[in-house]
Amino acid sequence: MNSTNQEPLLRAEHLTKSYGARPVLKEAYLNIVSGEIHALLGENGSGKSTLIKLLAGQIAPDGGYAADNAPRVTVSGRSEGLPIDPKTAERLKLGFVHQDLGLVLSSTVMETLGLGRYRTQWGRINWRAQRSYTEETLRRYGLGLSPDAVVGRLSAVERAMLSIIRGIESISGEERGVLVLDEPTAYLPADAVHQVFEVLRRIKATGSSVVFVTHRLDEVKDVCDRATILRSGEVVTTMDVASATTDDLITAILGTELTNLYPSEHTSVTEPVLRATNLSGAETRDVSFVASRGEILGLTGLVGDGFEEIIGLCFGASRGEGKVEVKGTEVEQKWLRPRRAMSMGMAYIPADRATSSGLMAASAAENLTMATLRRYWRSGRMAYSEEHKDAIEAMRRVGLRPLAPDLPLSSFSGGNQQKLILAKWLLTRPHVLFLHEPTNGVDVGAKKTLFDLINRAAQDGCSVVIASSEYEDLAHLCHRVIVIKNGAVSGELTGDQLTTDAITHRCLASTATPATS
Ligand SMILES: Nc1ncnc2c1ncn2[C@@H]1O[C@H](COP(=O)(O)OP(=O)(O)OP(=O)(O)O)[C@@H](O)[C@H]1O
Repeated sequence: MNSTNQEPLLRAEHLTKSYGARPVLKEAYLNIVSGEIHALLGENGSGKSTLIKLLAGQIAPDGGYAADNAPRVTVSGRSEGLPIDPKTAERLKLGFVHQDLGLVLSSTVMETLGLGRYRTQWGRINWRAQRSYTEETLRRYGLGLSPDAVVGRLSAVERAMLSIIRGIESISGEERGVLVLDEPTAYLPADAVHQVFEVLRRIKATGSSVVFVTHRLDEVKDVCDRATILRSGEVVTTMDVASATTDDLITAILGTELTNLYPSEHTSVTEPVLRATNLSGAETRDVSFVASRGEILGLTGLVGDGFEEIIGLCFGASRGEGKVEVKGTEVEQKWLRPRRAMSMGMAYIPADRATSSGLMAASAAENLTMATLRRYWRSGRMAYSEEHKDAIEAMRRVGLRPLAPDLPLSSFSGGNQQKLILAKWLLTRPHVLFLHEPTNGVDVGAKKTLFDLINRAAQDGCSVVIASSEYEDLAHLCHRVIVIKNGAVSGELTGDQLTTDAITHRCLASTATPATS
């Protein structure tokens, strides 16, 4: 595609935004031509979501600029000053899928797809027409949901797909539009990602365009035509993706080359710490394994094959059967609860930060010491200054940005939230640390920090168990990887056998073979 000579379908300019005294976007801009998939890239906290929220009218830009410097967005030649209201965004054919998906958990699928565009007859909602529209739309995207299903009961994947479908529908029609997706694939398995990409390519073929925020550079290479890169709130460059290597993209994002994404040395593994015996849950059966002191153990498979459930069973976050033993203390899984698991020295970070890992409204410092608060009780009183000091020290250790203990967790970017949540659990000095997809939504620089922290925890004697579908990360980070297929252990890779290709092959292989241990 020759994109450079075309008149932009969307032009956004003079995008400037501060939070308090801190500028987070500085004269940023975006030019999107017709029929392209355009990546918006940058480190965690570089301002991508802020830019998107400005375009959507969710937040207002800084004021006080002269008319020719005023923030504005122009789509198909129609220009509007920012902030715009949602109706104007819709009129301009701007559709959005926000990072938090923007769904109302108590509403139904039909209400979600209908909001703002209900079929009406004589001034009333025509529910029959609305239902058949919903059924037809769900069918068109291959999403087997009931129109009456409640959003809060849907799986993370179904919610993401629903939000994406709503965004696409909002720009459908005769005129060309722009669909803006803020990290839509962070919680999606590979097959769902391919489904989404197919839909994006269909949008592109109609002459409409897509702005796509992701931290996964393989996705950028796979589906995007051009990429605009933000660094500390400023646009540093726009690149043609086909002629850029992944390393070029990384260097543009970080402003420096990235050496050694993965820790160079593995810790030596010593005595067994965790023993899981015959664990069975909703998606798994008779899973047994051992994890040792200093070991980083991966659990993987295809999403839906059950590997994600196992660490929740070990921690008592899901119900099942079997036994879990940590350092000689054994518990029947059916009696295991998170509180008991914590007292046995286990820590668990689920994949979904927003709903399961941290308290978004609480401050960074409050989140950090939440699991270790008891340490600060002195004769019935809280030693607040000591708590604060430890929290700041922990934030420094993980390189939190900004180093602002009083800022609510929701105000930190995704990667920084993840660093903070990991720091919180490391403060409990766990014997076993369970991580589910620890690098979801995390930029490549923060990924390195997280890998270093995980490796350091193992060096300090922790046994780390990572449930993830990021095969390349597992191949580099883990001592050993167990592959789960159809809910059972299908094999184990270690030493020279432990490569990305071998994991992929094992996960896709149709016949299960017994584990080697
Ligand atoms: N409501 C807020 N109050 C204060 N600071 C905020 C608020 N919202 C965002 N920020 C800050 O603005 C900066 C930019 O955040 P933004 O969410 O736009 O980054 P991002 O590039 O989308 O990051 P990520 O890739 O992690 O999603 C961050 O440092 C963030 O902490």
